[in-house]
Amino acid sequence: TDVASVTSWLAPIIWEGTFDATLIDFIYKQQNLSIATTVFALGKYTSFLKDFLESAEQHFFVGFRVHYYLFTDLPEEVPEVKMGENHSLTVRKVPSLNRWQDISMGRMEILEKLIENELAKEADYIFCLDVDTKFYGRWGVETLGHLVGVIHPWFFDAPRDRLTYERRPESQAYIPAGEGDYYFTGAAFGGSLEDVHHLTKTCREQMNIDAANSIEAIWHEESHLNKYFLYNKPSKLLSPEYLWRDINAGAAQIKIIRFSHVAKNNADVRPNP
Ligand SMILES: CC(=O)N[C@H]1[C@@H](OP(=O)(O)OP(=O)(O)OC[C@H]2O[C@@H](n3ccc(=O)[nH]c3=O)[C@H](O)[C@@H]2O)O[C@H](CO)[C@H](O)[C@@H]1O
Ligand SMILES: [Mn+2]
Repeated sequence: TDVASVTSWLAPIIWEGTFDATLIDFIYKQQNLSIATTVFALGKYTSFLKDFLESAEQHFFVGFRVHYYLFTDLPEEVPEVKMGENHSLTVRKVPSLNRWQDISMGRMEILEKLIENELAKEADYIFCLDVDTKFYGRWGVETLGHLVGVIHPWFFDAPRDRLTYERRPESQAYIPAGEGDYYFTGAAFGGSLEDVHHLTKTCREQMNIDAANSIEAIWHEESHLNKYFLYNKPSKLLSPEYLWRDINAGAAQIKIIRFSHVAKNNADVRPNP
């Protein structure tokens, strides 16, 4: 009774206690699904890879087919991490960029092209994750759906007027006051290839229009993602258990931390302020 487990448009919100892991594993096992998972590590963010990959191998779709696509400008710095059964990793070199905002936003176009050009016969679902993170608990088939958003850990219990949507009408990410349901994180989202292709393509196009108009949304691609989710409702929401703010921070509603941002000093790791 302390959290909602369904949205006003009847999409489930996944919390501990809303699913039976043994039962859904059994059901999904018979489908032989493959999950593409993307992660970007440019510049000093390669230092997050070891913990990210090692912890993912302990908790992320264990026993199911997972193919990680890792995009980096420094392939030589990718650590050797032993992959579990049916898990594999492909490293792709991408150009370095001078602004962290461009790295973060640029992910949308790279994902759009990856899905378009390569994944059709390769995967059934895709998840796109930040690298400055670590897994601490199960992330499994309970998260699969056509279009999946994760509620931002800073705003899950905030009133609507506190959600940090883009408020300037000049931006394509604009959401008027009084609108919006949830505030979603840009650090984790996923779904079917078709739905995530449409999401990444739309966000990329909207960001291009903004760039042509010399405006950058307040929270970059995350603002565009929130605009997208307002008009293309996610079919499933993941609670902040699936992206917490820091393993050391607590909240009464959070019974288990499955995946969390790690504490980082932005000035140490980003190429620009
Ligand atoms: C707590 C907070 O305020 N979070 C916001 C901040 O997230 P973050 O502080 O989590 O952004 P971030 O620095 O993790 O960047 C996003 C991702 O881009 C990649 N990357 C970024 C920089 C770099 O030099 N190399 C690299 O590989 C990497 O995969 C990283 O995980 O910014 C995002 C993008 O606007 C969102 O708005 C988040 O809500
Ligand atoms: Mn991050």
